Amino acid sequence: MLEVIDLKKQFKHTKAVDGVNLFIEQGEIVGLLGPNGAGKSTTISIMSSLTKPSDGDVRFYNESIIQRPQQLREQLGVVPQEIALYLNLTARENLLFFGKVYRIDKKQLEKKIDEVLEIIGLVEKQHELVKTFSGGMKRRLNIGVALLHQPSLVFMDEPTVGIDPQSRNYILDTVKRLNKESNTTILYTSHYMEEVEYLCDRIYIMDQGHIIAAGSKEEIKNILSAEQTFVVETAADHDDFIEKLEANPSVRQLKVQETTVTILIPNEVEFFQTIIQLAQQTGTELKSVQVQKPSLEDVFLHLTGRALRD
Ligand SMILES: Nc1ncnc2c1ncn2[C@@H]1O[C@H](COP(=O)(O)OP(=O)(O)OP(=O)(O)O)[C@@H](O)[C@H]1O
Repeated sequence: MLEVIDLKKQFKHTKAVDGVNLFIEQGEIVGLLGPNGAGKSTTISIMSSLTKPSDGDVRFYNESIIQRPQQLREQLGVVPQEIALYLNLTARENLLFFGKVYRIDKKQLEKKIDEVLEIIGLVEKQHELVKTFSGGMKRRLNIGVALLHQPSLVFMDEPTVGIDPQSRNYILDTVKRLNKESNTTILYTSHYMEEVEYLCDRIYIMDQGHIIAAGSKEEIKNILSAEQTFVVETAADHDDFIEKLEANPSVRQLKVQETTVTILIPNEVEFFQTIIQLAQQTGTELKSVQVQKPSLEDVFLHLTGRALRD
């Protein structure tokens, strides 16, 4: 659907985007994850034809957005990071205003506004002034504005910044519903690992203008390690259980801390059953067995040597 080819953007002394390649398939929710200043907003701004790149191309169904912005823009929706609403108008009046800006036919517009209000959960508040809205409600309306002209691809630039956890969850679920029910393709940027992990099929991690990792959640986590970590908690010390674990050829590393045993096992090995069997053989009572997967946060730390929220 959309392909970004060797995209570059230089602002005076800053290489904001430095050779970015990515693609988005129809129907996906793709995550673009990176710390502040990574180049996410600049990339979105170029993809939506609002900023010209220094080099490279963005192709939407094989047509250049850079060369033909007018024709392709109407199929794209942008939810900007900054809230762009009229505070002294009601929610419905805002949608009417932006609908007119998009030149949506008057009759169609009223119907479309009803649909959008439903999607963003503001039907009941539609006649209230936006200045009385909470941060989360403003963010939802900000998303609604981008959906009015029924774009097939929507770029969302950190749409949950600065809102409470409950509103945040509402927005995440709205994004999921929009994708499932209206088959809208979404590029979602965030510096919150857990949002991207919850929403996205595929993820690009960006830092200092570069894509530093790309793939499905699992693929990205596998960058970190070809191993899985089992954490086994026993009711009491059990030397014979530990000895049997140590003797097992699949065990790469084993660490004992009081009644907790941490074991590293190659990813491809199904080890859960083995732990249960060895416990039974040695009369060991197990309190819990957990598989610890590396988090995307760990991957970012591994790739850059810095925490994501630096
Ligand atoms: N108009 C501009 N002029 C000069 N430098 C800019 C401009 N826009 C962005 N930059 C710089 O480019 C780099 C990337 O910024 P960008 O806003 O794309 O990052 P981001 O990942 O979206 O971060 P944030 O989450 O803070 O928005 C930063 O160093 C920023 O200061």
